[in-house]
Amino acid sequence: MKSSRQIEQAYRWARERYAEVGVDTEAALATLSGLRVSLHCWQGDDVRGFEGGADAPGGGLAVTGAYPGRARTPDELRQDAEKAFALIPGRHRFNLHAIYGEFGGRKVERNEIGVEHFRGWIDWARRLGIGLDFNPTCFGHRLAADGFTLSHPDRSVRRYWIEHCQRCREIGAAMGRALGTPTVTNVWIPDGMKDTPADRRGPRERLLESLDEVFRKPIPARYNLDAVEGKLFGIGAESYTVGMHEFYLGYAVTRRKLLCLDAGHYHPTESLADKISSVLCYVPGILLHVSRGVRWDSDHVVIVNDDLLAIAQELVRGRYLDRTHLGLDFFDASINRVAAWVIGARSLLRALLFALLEPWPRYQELERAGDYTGRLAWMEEAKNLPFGAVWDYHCLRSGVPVGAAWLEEVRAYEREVLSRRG
Ligand SMILES: C[C@H](O)[C@H](O)[C@@H](O)C(=O)CO
Ligand SMILES: [Mn+2]
Repeated sequence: MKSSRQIEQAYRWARERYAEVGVDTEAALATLSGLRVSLHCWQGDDVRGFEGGADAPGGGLAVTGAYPGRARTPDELRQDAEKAFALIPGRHRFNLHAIYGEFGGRKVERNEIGVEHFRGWIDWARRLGIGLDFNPTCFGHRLAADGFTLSHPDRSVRRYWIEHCQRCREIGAAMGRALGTPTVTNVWIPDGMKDTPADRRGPRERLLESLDEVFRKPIPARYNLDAVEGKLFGIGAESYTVGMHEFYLGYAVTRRKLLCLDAGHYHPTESLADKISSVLCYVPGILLHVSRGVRWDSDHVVIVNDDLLAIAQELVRGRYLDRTHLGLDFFDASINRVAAWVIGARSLLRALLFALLEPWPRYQELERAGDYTGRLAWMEEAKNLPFGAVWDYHCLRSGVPVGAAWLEEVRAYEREVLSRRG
């Protein structure tokens, strides 16, 4: 293992090397330190929540694996998240689903939840000095069992889910107000059909109407920001997804909402990165659900691969970081769940640092001059710059383990805490 002195020495050399190509490593680290990644609660317990009841999340979501030690209570989930936060450089956020309220063992209908069920989460976030994000849970419920919620043909079922989403916005606003940082409340619904529908129009028009009802009440942006998330398909909704990308793109553009782009929600050959500069011509901002689909929307843990680097590069080269809310979205129950958070968050931050450290203004100059040979040559040579030394230094300076040293901490936590869970 490298000593602090060696890490600092390597950084000083890397800083000079980057300066030679016009990159200010201190400026890149300052930008990185200001970024917040929203850690999704549902990685900690396989999307089960605390309502009691269902084992599988429903809504076409599938969690595979049986790794021991999942969080079973809000306190366990908070404890696990704190462990993860301690191993990730920077100050981040936590993203809750509505089913993670503290209901005191009582059956609370989703259209009756309120901020009182999230007081424990707000107090915890305040103690940690972090913000919270929020999501209605429109799946894993008797009134979602036939595959429709906000677009349901039955008005009373639609009303139930409208009320649920309205309450979620209020809860999001209360969180944002209490914590002094706006909550992003993201609406995703599973509505769709396994086989070819006879009527594609009806459900979409009903969804549009329901969403307008959900968002009818104005809420100040300093407390709550609304986001909408589309999807290509889900299990059981292979032939038709009511809230597909085009539907929500139009909705976000016309209603000035954040558009949530989930990296697992497109055809595998489509590039999410390429969508960023397109949609940001029209929508005020985006929420990114950083995920990793393997052959389908499999929600694998995020790693630094070409897709992730391309997303980070687009955010940096397009100067979009201030219009982007960063969130993770995956659920892997086949590995240690705390490690999954740490790997995903560190990978996203590493990709962003890589992008921040590229001499991209030079690429853009070469491109403007029509020198595509030079652009390609520089893009390739930049891959050899001493990025790792800067990342290690960032971890050291942020007070988190350098390199794989964090894994030892997770293993100790597994021995002392997770393995004792029944
Ligand atoms: C559990 C989340 O709401 C969910 O992952 C959603 O964001 C999604 O991506 C559904 O496929
Ligand atoms: Mn998502």
